[in-house]
Amino acid sequence: MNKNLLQIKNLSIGYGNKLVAGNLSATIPAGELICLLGSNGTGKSTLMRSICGFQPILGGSVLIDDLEVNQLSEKELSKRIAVVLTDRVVVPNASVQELVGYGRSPYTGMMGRLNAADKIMVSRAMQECGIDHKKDSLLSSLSDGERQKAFIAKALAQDTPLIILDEPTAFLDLPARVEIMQLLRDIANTSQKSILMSTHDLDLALQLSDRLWLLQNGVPLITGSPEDLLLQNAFQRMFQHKGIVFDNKTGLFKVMHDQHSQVAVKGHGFEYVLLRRALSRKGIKVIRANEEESSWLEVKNDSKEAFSLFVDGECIQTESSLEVFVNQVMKMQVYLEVKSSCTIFSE
Ligand SMILES: Nc1ncnc2c1ncn2[C@@H]1O[C@H](COP(=O)(O)OP(=O)(O)OP(=O)(O)O)[C@@H](O)[C@H]1O
Repeated sequence: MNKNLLQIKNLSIGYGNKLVAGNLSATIPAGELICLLGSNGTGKSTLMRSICGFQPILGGSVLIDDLEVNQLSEKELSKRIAVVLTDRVVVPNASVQELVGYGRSPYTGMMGRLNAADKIMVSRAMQECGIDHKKDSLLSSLSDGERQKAFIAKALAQDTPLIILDEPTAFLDLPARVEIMQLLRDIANTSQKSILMSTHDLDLALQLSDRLWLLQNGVPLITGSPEDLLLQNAFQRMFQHKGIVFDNKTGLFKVMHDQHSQVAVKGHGFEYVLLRRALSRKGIKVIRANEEESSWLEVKNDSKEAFSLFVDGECIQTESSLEVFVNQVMKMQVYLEVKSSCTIFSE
């Protein structure tokens, strides 16, 4: 039985009289990676700060180990929750090792001196995060990805059952985002620590997290496994926005294009899909060519010059470059005008 480490009950968050979100209830069991998703301004950072006890809550409760967070002293809290927030003051003149050492401060005395056991934990945390080779480097000299690893190592050295991170993958390129998410995934798997992180990387969250929290304006917090939320069509509703649709089957967003004309195409396969996508971007809808068609585009998957243009039954052009081909089609105006414009979604 997986005991809940953290519980939020009917929580309201905000600033003074300003309610940012209310009616929030959720639990965090041990050893899970949980991603908090939501559009800009829905209150993800506010929620994380409220859970950490960094700002007063407006109503409800936050319990860690069955204890009210706002009843715990700073020291008691720092032994239970390690926090990596984007707006925390950075210490540019500290080395990686010094920063990770600060993670031990809830356990060290007034002077903050690390004993042998602390030093082993610092060293192990840096190794686990793959940042030990930079231990003597100043934080100011690190890349964004390395700095993020150093802060995660600090949180690890703090040795808390819960780690909270606000957008740890912001500003990172795709490989670094994947690396950080996998690192957090491994920490949750191997150390049984729970991790709550906010992110806008829906695709990675769907693949790597155990559970998602979806925060939306004026709606109770939705929580569940990625698969259950896909089954419930939760993302479609969450990201309902003009011009965007979420495809449940692929986990990808599709962008809406206005279509003003159409063209008949013969063929199939990957080349066909790419041709349809390139034409769609130019406002041309692809329809399947039937036998009576006099002018059409054709895709031959096994040919080097895969794209052909037929006018009045005759092939007048073949091309290997899709870009050149589409530009040619645009110039030839062989596509048929559609009477009323329509919209379709990209693939
Ligand atoms: N210190 C503050 N005082 C008053 N209102 C604030 C304060 N900080 C944030 N807000 C407001 O609270 C709301 C939620 O902000 P928050 O930063 O929590 O959203 P978010 O979901 O984390 O956004 P993003 O995805 O853009 O980071 C916003 O309307 C914001 O303007």
